[in-house]
Amino acid sequence: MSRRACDTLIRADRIVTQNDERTIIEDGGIAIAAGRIAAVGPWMEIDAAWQGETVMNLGRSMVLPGLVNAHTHASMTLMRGLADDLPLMEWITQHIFPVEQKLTPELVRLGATLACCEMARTGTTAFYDMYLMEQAVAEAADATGMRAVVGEVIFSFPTPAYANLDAACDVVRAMHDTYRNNDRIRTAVMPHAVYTTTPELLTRTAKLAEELDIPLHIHLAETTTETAQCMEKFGKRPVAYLDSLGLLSPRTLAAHCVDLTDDEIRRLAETGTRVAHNPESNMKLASGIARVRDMADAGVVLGLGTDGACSNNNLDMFAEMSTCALLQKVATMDPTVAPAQQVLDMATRGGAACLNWPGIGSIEPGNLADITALDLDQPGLMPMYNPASHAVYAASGGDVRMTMVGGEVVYRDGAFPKVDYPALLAEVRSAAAWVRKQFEGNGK
Ligand SMILES: CSC[C@H]1O[C@@H](n2cnc3c(O)ncnc32)[C@H](O)[C@@H]1O
Ligand SMILES: [Zn+2]
Repeated sequence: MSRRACDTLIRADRIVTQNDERTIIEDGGIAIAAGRIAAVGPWMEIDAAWQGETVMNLGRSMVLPGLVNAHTHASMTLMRGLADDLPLMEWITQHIFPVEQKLTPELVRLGATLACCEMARTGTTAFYDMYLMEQAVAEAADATGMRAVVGEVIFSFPTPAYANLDAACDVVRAMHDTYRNNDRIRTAVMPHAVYTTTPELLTRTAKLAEELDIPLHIHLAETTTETAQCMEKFGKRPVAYLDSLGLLSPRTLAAHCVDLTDDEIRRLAETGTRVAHNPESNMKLASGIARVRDMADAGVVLGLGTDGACSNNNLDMFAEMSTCALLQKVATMDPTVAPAQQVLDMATRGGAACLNWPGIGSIEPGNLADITALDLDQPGLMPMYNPASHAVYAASGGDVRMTMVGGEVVYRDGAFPKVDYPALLAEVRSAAAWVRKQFEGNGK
């Protein structure tokens, strides 16, 4: 029988497909053609049916769908480790915002490029990003080969990217135009939060998202302080306030969602609003613990995100999965809560739903070839009985040996084929001196 041609054949000891049946294949193979998964199955069958231009034998590796970081601010890598150990409102208003007002597109691009390397290095293939001068983030994601949903953050005050709301909407439209035919970069509308916007701004952004038929992303119910401010200013709690302005829908991804009542959880589920859970950021800023079990039980679509590297302080989704599972157990004093498979689902299939991006989050024929591989010969991954447990509790991003987006390798065995990594490091080192000076200027 003649074999069908494909671009790449991958062989690995274990393939965790994350398909509907959560099939795990031993000594498996994946055939990749034109950036998509053409076939997946036992290596004997794949090898018999497919002829790969390149054959990547990953040996004792566990292949997984690329992880999806459902909420981040990539460029904040440049501020990693500055302004630690503060509560959200003080951290953001007194330390972060003043420095962000002085950022340039070059710095935003540099921080995002570093973030893309960190994400590729730690098994993430797609991320949902909100920042200022986001065009530069889009360019970084495009150049490094990553998949991203990007959006210019919209505040009710001017930023280096726009002077007012009309101009902010123009920035969103222009980015949407630039990337409308891009396979890996999509755009979304991103009002920052209820405490940095106005009702008019939120209504306008919801209309813009509908008009352009793109998603909307916002920080929501992150702290009890946010709730108190929202009550005082608008007479409603954050979820009811967004609901009254028409912002709750399957188009919307809400980050954090920590301070929620039972009714609010029901409302998020009813409206199909997706939630990006950010446990490490919530812990570091002492924002609280999101009610993951209750949200999942109510049917809320859940993804997992790191938030920015300044409130985490890394972009490692393997670490985030572990934290998510452990935090839920201690919060509920129930070790059965947030089991490994559910948490792995959040970081893969759930993330795909949060990004509104069908075709990622599982390894199945027809899906995009977004794949990562853990090195099972690492001492911390020996022996292996349960792959989902390994991915969530035992692995760290440092165990990743290969990451691929749309069939293209973005990280393999210490190398970033699409990045001049030594040059990037040199640039980051010199930018760090400027960043440190800005923070010193803010009394930190
Ligand atoms: C300018 S883009 C996004 C905006 O959000 C800020 N940010 C980072 N982490 C958080 C968080 O946990 N809650 C609210 N806002 C956050 C970031 O510094 C940017 O200003
Ligand atoms: Zn955030």
